[in-house]
Amino acid sequence: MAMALRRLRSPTSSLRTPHRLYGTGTTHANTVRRSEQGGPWPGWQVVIGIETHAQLKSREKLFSQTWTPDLNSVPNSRVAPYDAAFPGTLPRLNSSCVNLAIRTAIALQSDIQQRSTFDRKHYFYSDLPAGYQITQRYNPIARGGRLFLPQSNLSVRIEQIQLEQDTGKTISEPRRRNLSIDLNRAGMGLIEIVSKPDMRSSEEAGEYVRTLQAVLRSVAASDGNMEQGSLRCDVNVSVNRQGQAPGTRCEIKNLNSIRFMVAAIGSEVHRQIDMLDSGGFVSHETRGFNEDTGETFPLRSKEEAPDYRYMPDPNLPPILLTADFIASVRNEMPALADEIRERLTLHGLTQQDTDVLMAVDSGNEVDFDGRLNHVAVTYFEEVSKGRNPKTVVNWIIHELLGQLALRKKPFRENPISVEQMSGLIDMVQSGMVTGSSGKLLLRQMLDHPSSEAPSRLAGRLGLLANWGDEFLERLCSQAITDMPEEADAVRRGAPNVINKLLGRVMRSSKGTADPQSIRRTLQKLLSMP
Ligand SMILES: Nc1ncnc2c1ncn2[C@@H]1O[C@H](COP(=O)(O)OP(=O)(O)OP(=O)(O)O)[C@@H](O)[C@H]1O
Ligand SMILES: [Mg+2]
Ligand SMILES: [Mg+2]
Repeated sequence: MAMALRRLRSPTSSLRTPHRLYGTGTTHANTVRRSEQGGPWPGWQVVIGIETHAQLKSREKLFSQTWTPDLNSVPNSRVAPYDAAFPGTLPRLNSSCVNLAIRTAIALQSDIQQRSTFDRKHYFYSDLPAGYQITQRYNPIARGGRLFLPQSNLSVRIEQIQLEQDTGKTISEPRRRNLSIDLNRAGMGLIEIVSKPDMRSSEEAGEYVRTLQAVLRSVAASDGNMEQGSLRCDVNVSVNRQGQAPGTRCEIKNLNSIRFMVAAIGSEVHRQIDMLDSGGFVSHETRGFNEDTGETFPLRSKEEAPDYRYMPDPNLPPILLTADFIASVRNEMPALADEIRERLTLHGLTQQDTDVLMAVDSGNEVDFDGRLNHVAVTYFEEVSKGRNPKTVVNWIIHELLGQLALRKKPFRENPISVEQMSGLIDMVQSGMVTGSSGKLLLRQMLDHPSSEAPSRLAGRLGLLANWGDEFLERLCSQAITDMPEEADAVRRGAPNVINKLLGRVMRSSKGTADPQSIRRTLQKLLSMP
């Protein structure tokens, strides 16, 4: 059902600041990590825990059969009566969202719960038409788990993974004192991944989000796009003097880039340390981050925290998962980032080449059918079939990616097919064209996309290396060896059969050798007059 864009008077000029219950956390250093060798705040320990909301890459919403919006959707064009909380409408769980949550849980080594339930979390805001959000605070779909951060050498523990609904969007126009509501996002499936407070620096927090992003993409659970809002983080920060108990946490809401998250943590740590140094105390509060000043600011204190009046959702039965079902999801999962990395290492690629290939176009969307987002990895693996992987990766990384970047094109718009790239590399390797002609051909193919074989293009552009007699002789002798009967026939006086041999040499030269020269060479080798 499409609804006209509703205009509501702004009930408040403050920033949208949803939810959150107060909870105390325990802190455990679980491994020796780099940041422990002394950090920017000597004498202080910084403790960070992150709540990540990831939009599930599902065609339909979590509880209605409406299609999820894309970036071009007209506001309020993807709204079912249920999403707008029309009386009498009921939720129906979308199994593909459950599937994607399970995939994420498997990738994070979480313990998938065979029974999980939905709660209503009440709060009142204009883009939440029902007055409550359906979530899984008490019996989440998965508990525990961990995410290993290679650079920090740290394994961050996961508290839980829960399914929940996204809210609509409020577009504020303070000058006109208007709030516009777009319900396209209302009811989309989210997973909230709650980490334990295991991080000790903004660098670790940054690596955590980057790594989580890669995991979500590699299991095709989410686009994980922070700029577009499909991945959003709330960061909890506390400080304590070394050796003392953890301090009071403040939660910084809705950070939508890793850069801002790192800045927000820095500013927040400074603020808390200043406060404690000057004899004050940190009060538990929810804060926002001002991107212009680079500072955090209070949104609401613990006392003002809403009472969410959690209650089990009476319209939704528990999710019951059999062990067989969980195993079947596991079996159909695409390769995890770690597995791809391992495979590429087996091809003999360096860590750096691997990183570059895996990062290509990572900002792009994952497919609904769960295909991997590692487009450049797939391309590399196709082209390197039967070829030297090192040569292929050099062509892809240094030439192809370099030239695409110059043209400001993402890899997805690469017009050179696997066959064309393979042909080009073969020509350079066999000496049919020189390395620099090969690069020229590549640029030509990028600027004038077509399905023309690179060998033809090279012929057309006069880029073929000078065909020495020796090389042509080699191809001709090979044809004679491969076609002994035809060769004999020519020798015994059937001159026209030479055309068959000629055809063979044309093919093996990929159409680039000159037919007259081939004929002459064949005649010489077959001792014809
Ligand atoms: N002392 C602490 N310092 C920093 N982070 C902490 C500390 N204690 C707990 N945390 C982190 O705070 C986060 C709490 O998230 P959780 O979703 O459980 O509760 P919440 O923020 O109260 O609820 P809501 O989901 O409604 O926001 C976790 O990521 C946890 O690791
Ligand atoms: Mg929170
Ligand atoms: Mg939370």
